[in-house]
Amino acid sequence: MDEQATRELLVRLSRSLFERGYSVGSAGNISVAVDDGILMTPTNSCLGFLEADRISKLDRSGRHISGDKPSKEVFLHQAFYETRPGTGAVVHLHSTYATALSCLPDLDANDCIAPLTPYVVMRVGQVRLLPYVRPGEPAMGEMIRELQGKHAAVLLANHGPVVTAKDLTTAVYAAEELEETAKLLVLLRGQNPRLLTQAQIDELNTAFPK
Ligand SMILES: O=C(O)[C@@H](O)C(=O)COP(=O)(O)O
Ligand SMILES: [Zn+2]
Repeated sequence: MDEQATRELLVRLSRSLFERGYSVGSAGNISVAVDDGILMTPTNSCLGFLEADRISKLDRSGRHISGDKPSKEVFLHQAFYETRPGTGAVVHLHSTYATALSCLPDLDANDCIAPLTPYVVMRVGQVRLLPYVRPGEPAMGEMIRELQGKHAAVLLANHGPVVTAKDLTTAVYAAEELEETAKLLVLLRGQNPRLLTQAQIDELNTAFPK
């Protein structure tokens, strides 16, 4: 896909997320890799009203080269591209149920979106909870680097989810799946739901490698 088509896809998918309530106001940010760098939503922009020719462009080292000023979460996005080879897009949202979970005190930090269904295992995988840091802090990038590329998705405590994938459409679908699973987990809280077993998870990961 050429850069112009990628810009237009970013506008369309971002608008779709906004219109279905996955983001509100100017919350969230999305980036996508192109041949010579990374396209990123501008800081303080609304995902519902992006303009293709104003999208920020960074070079591979994270330097702003064109378009509006990029999201303050450059460090976070950059850390995923650098540590997970094959990452083609990064989606950060403040989607309601995932963010609600991110505020709870008793989450399993190693596996904070429990494996309720096959699809969340296939699309998202094991999600690590990262401690709260102020949005835009370089420390967030350092925490993601410390994961050494082992997780495609993380949940930022008291903030929201970040999901990566090989391309933009796949990353958006995965972010939606993470949110739907978070919703199920909130609905099922206190009811001791049956989770997929490790053997079932291993079988899925073999049959449907990410
Ligand atoms: O929560 C925040 O402030 C950021 O993580 C965010 O979601 C929006 O920031 P910008 O992308 O800089 O608008
Ligand atoms: Zn945010």
